Amino acid sequence: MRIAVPNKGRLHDPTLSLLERAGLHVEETADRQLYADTVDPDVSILFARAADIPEYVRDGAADVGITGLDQAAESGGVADAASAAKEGDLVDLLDLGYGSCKLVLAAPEDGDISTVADLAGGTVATEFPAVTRDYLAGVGVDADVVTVTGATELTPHVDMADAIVDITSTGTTLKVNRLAVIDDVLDSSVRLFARPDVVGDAKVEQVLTAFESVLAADGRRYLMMNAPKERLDEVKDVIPGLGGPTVMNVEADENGNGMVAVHAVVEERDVFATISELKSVGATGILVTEIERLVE
Ligand SMILES: Nc1ncnc2c1ncn2[C@@H]1O[C@H](COP(=O)(O)OP(=O)(O)OP(=O)(O)O)[C@@H](O)[C@H]1O
Ligand SMILES: O=P(O)(O)OC[C@H]1O[C@H](OP(=O)(O)OP(=O)(O)O)[C@H](O)[C@@H]1O
Ligand SMILES: [Mg+2]
Repeated sequence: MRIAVPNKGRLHDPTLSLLERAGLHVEETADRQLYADTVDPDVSILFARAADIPEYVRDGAADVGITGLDQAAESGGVADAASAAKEGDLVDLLDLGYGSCKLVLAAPEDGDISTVADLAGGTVATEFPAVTRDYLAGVGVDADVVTVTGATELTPHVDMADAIVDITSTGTTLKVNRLAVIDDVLDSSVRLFARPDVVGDAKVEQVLTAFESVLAADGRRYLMMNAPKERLDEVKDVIPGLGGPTVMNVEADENGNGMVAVHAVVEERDVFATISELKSVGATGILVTEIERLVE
């Protein structure tokens, strides 16, 4: 199986970290190399531009791909994992949680365009012409779409366009270019995409599970402690564990009192409060560790 991965840009490093954490170590390669092997002999990597990845997956050059939803939507249809995919669709298998941004319609702050309806008969510049045409058709506004390949924010100020559809995340670029958001067009983040014909394949499922296990481990910690046996119920009440804690008998303490070792997965945000509560019910030797992966 081949996974298409961004070869450069902001999505490259987080994607390689995700593969690493998922246990799919990518073998060292020289910069810009097209292909790489992973520790799994059945999984290889194809490096491509984020914008080209959807096409590589549709065409079969790769089986699954990791890129922004904005790029997948621009290249054609996207179906979510639960709904039936049409011929040529990509299936959005998993939200990987990074690369969050929005495609928005924006126009000069003190210009004539303050609603999408004001754009009728006007021009919109964008790097996302297909998404923009779909959006305009959806809101029933007839406007021309001009495709640019960068510096989209400049076009309204040089009379190339009345408005733009572009990526925003912090909003800084729009502000610097004196553009105001008129409407949201698409919420995007990085996803794992597959062709419909490979969904359910054993290897694809294995990779999906590995990525899910990384996401499940994020924001959680593993707690280990010793506790007096007779206070176990109190300890259990304190731990908001995942399906209840694991309890093991350990040797009695120096006074002959029965002790148990208790292990549990807890939300990171609960760790601080949980530790004081655990101490107050007699827990000792409390350890908090990170979790690499968690298969639920
Ligand atoms: N400012 C941003 N914040 C969050 N995600 C973004 C932002 N800009 C782009 N993205 C996401 O990253 C994807 C890739 O962006 P892009 O193709 O512009 O590459 P890049 O990382 O900016 O590198 P380069 O432009 O140098 O090729 C976009 O399709 C989008 O999903
Ligand atoms: O809302 P903000 O946080 O300002 O982010 C939005 C900007 O980020 C992206 O540009 P990028 O930095 O990738 O530069 P690029 O145009 O060279 O791709 C995008 O094209 C916007 O211009
Ligand atoms: Mg960019």
